[in-house]
Amino acid sequence: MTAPFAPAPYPLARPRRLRSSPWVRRMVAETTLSPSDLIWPLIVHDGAEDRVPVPSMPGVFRLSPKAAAEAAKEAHGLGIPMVGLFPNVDPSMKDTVGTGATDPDGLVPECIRAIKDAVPDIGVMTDVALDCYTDHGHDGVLQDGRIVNDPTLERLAEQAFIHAHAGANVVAPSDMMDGRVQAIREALEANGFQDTLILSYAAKYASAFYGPYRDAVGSARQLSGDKKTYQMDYANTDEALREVAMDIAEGADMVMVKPGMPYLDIVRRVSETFKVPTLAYQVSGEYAMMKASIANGWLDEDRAILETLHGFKRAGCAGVLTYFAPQAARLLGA
Ligand SMILES: NCc1[nH]cc(CCC(=O)O)c1CC(=O)O
Ligand SMILES: [Mg+2]
Repeated sequence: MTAPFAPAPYPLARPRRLRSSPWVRRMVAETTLSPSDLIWPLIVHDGAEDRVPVPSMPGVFRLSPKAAAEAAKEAHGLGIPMVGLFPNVDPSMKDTVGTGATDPDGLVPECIRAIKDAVPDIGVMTDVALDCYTDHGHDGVLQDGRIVNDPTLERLAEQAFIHAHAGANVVAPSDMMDGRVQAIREALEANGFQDTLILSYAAKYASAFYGPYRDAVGSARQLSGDKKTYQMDYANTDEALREVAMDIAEGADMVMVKPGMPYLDIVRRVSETFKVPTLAYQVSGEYAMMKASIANGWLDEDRAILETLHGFKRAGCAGVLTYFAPQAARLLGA
């Protein structure tokens, strides 16, 4: 005997109908991923060789300015709109105030010029911070064991000006000093660079996932202590919204959340709250973690790359900085 309230023997609503073939899945997809969403971070160096492998980041190389220009050409051909520059300079060039950061003939200005000569139409972004140039590996000026905020601002403003002057389109302060967006914006305005974009690493967390990068740029050896007095505590979310609000008020055009995959909740809240282009950085440790699994045959490389990058779009990103950029662009049919 049937129960008085027996359910129908079939479901009336079947979400699986919308997944039943590739064409319908494609038609109803809520988000898309394309090469236009990708920014390729390039590690550059002042060494003699054109390409030196980074051991903790298989597939990533330290590039000479010439090789960086070739990489930018490749990126442009793949439809990648922008590359970022991250310098590894000879340790003998490093000092406590990061003098090398403001050398107009330094490695980064040289790379900017080489790229702009070779591929005028690609966006060039630079990292504004002192850590690659200081003998203590911190992003700011060190005095009596403390990273001092305001004296660092002048250094950063000068560094950003030098990058803009060399032809950078986007300057991206990654140091997390208070007030640096305003200091940079004022320096740019005062020197005729009102069209230079500022991409602020607004919500940058003190993270274990920067480890391989610090090997790549050669700041790991130097770094004394941690960066917790300036980078954010990963327990916090509301604080990220306050940081972003300040940077927008100070003149940032775009904001970044960093690291990426463990922080997509922050991306979601930032992009929904502020409606400004929100980028995220799939950082070196995320890359290394995936590459190690891939090398062991534990993850399917192509599928894992596209799935993680699509996750950034779903969370609300306008773009993603990723060492997988050229590979992903090829997978996307570029
Ligand atoms: N100015 C520092 C900077 N800019 C980009 C990264 C990390 C990028 C990565 O891990 O891929 C870092 C590291 C840090 O803050 O120690
Ligand atoms: Mg801030």
